[in-house]
Amino acid sequence: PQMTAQIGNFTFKHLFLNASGVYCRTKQNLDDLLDNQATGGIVTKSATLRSRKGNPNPRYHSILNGAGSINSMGLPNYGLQYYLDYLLSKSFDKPTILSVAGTSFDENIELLKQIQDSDYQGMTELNLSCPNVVGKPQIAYDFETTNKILTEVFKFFKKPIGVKLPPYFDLNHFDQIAKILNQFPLDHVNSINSVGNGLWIDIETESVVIKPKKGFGGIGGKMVLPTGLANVRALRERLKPSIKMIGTGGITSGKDVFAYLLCGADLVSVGTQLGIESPKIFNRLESELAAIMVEKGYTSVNEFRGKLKSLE
Ligand SMILES: C=Cc1c(C(=O)O)[nH]c(=O)[nH]c1=O
Repeated sequence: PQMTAQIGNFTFKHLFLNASGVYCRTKQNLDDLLDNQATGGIVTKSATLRSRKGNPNPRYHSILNGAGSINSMGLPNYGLQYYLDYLLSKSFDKPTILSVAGTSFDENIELLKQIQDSDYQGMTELNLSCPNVVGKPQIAYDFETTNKILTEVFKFFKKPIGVKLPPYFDLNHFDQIAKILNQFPLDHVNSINSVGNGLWIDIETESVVIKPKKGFGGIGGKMVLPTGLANVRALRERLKPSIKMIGTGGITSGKDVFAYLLCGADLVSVGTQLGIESPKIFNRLESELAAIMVEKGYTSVNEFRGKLKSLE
């Protein structure tokens, strides 16, 4: 069955990406992703202008035998130039997405100016949803600032760009963010980022399990699947068709991928479970999705993408 997608001028021959931040901080990670046959494209760890060590360890913890994860990495990355060097070091047979996350308005603008002025011709993703930079709010929960940043960006940025959003939980917030995003020539929206500022407790030690932020961190994995599905569905219904959707959050099986496609996702990205299973998870997800499609008599994802039924 045909399981491909198109974002702007980029054709994805497979539907699976890594979620930014997972399995993508080093050039080796990115090569490992590329080498996997079922990988549709690669996404870099969100880059800042200069390399960052990130928050102190322990800053990641698996929850309930892998049913979830909590992280407060603190944006550790090797800096924009490292990822630009990698992306300009060779030609790629799959689309690449360079993720950036400035810790200030000015840094976001400077990051994108450097990408605009570089020879990089791939896709860019502006991460507006990092929950773990101590003292910094998640930008995309501030609608006015989001509007201001995107207005400034599109004055000079002419290359393909999308945004990574945090989960929203209020229908009015879906209306508000969609109204803002629809004003801009965005190639894609990637939803969701981790569910910010969860807390996990070890009953034995009567303690939190990660060091930064007194144990508060972004939640990922299977337990955020209902939130991810809702955000993709709500945004798909509200965003103009030219803005494509990458569905992220809690994917562990072909059924989850099928559900995201029903909600309107063009592509999907996998975080927590990729960290557990490594890139070979994409082969498993692809064969599970293919089996579901065959069983249902679908020959292409286009036959059911976005066609989730309501009960009315
Ligand atoms: C870019 C920082 C992020 C981080 C982080 O580096 O702490 N963790 C997340 O779950 N999402 C992010 O967007």
